[in-house]
Amino acid sequence: MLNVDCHLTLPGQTLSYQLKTPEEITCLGIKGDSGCGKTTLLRIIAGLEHQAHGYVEFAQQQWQYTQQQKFIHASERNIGFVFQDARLFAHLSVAQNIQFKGNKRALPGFEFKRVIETLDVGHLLNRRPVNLSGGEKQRVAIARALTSKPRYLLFDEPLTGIDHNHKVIILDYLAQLKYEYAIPMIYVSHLDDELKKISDGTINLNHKNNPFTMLSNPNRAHG
Ligand SMILES: Nc1ncnc2c1ncn2[C@@H]1O[C@H](COP(=O)(O)OP(=O)(O)OP(=O)(O)O)[C@@H](O)[C@H]1O
Repeated sequence: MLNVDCHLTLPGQTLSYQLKTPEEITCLGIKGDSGCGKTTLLRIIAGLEHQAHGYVEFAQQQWQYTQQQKFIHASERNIGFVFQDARLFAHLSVAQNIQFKGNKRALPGFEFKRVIETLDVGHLLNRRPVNLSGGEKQRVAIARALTSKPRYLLFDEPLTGIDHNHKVIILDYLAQLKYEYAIPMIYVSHLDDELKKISDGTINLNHKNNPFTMLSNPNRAHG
């Protein structure tokens, strides 16, 4: 599912990743201590870290191979990315943020109406991000990622700041997308109950030599 052998030199430190996980994983969970490099790994996979050197393959797509001067641009990777902080466009309304890519014909499971209802953002469509709470912003960010016709999804602690009731509904929906449409996903969280619900296996980035652990998942029977 994920095959990464690369490093990135940042001011004061070098982050190195050597990870290989089984192909049959549809949703890979990632956890690890704060600052261990989870967000940076997602950014490398998404093609947002141009200084990263090495090899990156995700869901059988070879996206980077520095030795062969191969680097697929972020915009060609068809990834829906939900960042830890929503990163909405401040000058656009919620509706414009969600429809930013102007997609008319959504993929099955990702229909605009369904996404809007499930994320419960219909009543927010005319507002600007400055007039949203943190949890509302995050729900809009998830809606935007899901309606962008993604072939792959990367989630970086996407439910941060979202209240319990919405969390349960959103996690159910994401799990359903995974089971019904087999969308390859990576889900970063420090919460085991979220990872159990959504992931087929989890990497602990702190454990360099034993990175992959299967978590029991009560919903696997649907898969
Ligand atoms: N642009 C940058 N310049 C310099 N250092 C950076 C940059 N981005 C990240 N880092 C450093 O790289 C390391 C990994 O950061 P990263 O954000 O990937 O960690 P994380 O595991 O996602 O943390 P958290 O769980 O707190 O979000 C940290 O030490 C961080 O300070």
